[in-house]
Amino acid sequence: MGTKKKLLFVFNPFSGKAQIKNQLLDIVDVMVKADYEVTIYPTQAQGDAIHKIEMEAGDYDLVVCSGGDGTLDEVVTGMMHREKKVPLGYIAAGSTNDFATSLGIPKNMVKAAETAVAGRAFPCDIGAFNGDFFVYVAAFGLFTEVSYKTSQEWKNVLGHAAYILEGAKCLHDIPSFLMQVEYDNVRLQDEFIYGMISNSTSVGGFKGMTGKDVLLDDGVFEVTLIKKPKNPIELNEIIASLINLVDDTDMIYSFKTSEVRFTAKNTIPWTLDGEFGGDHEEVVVKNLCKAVEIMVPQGE
Ligand SMILES: Nc1ncnc2c1ncn2[C@@H]1O[C@H](COP(=O)(O)OP(=O)(O)OP(=O)(O)O)[C@@H](O)[C@H]1O
Repeated sequence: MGTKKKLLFVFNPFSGKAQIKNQLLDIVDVMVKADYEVTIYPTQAQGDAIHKIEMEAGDYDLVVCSGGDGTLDEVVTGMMHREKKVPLGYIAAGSTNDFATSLGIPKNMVKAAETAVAGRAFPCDIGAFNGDFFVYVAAFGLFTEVSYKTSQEWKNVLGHAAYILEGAKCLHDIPSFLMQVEYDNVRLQDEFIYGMISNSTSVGGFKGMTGKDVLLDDGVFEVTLIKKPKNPIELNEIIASLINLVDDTDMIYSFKTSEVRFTAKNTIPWTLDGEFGGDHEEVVVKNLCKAVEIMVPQGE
């Protein structure tokens, strides 16, 4: 009768066109066959997963979550609120699966469930953002004007940035933010239309963000900052380098760092993992190296 391993399965029933509905039985079956006693919890509201994980994860050997970026963000945030962390499996169900792809987690939900129960625990870097947390991307500008929920657009963030810039009829249509940015021994001041701090191979594929350079457990983030174009030539230069994914313009800063501070005169809206992250005058982002263990396929 030995005591069985316990698994908490938290999922957003509405993520990605509610695709979990057709897969739930098979997913739970995989978990049970792996000898887990499974507790199933469909999230009941926004923010629910944070609380659930923070309060109850300690009662389990493994937490598995399913949903989009928003759900993963909430589950990781809840885990970060805990002293004792529990390994986390992720079954992506949203419209964008940048992060799951970065980790090599299968797109197929049942295969992802197999990875969750039989994979390898990978200690992954997590972002601290003022008092909050993010899993793979914090950003300001461009997107903050559009709905946070049209996550399709996060599929190719920089491609979408190019699209928005092309749609701007004149330079004044593009909101820009005067900011001081400090990292390592560098301090720069400039006017930016977009900024992104990321820990993922497929948010950018751009500049210093090439596949082989990006490691999710190296203690540093990739930072990309796009300067405000002062004339149509500069605008075209930015668009061209976003579309071609080449590092051939001084209109874009890109660097790696474990800590960066942004200071602005006015509050600026940010997004964390594609969800609204609040308005901030000052933002300090720190890389919390290997803070949460995420289950990835053996051999990844
Ligand atoms: N029962 C619920 N009712 C309303 N909102 C919920 C519920 N459960 C979770 N949410 C919220 O829905 C938001 C979106 O969730 P999630 O990111 O999982 O799905 P998605 O938007 O379909 O995915 P993606 O953004 O990757 O396309 C999250 O902020 C989450 O907190």
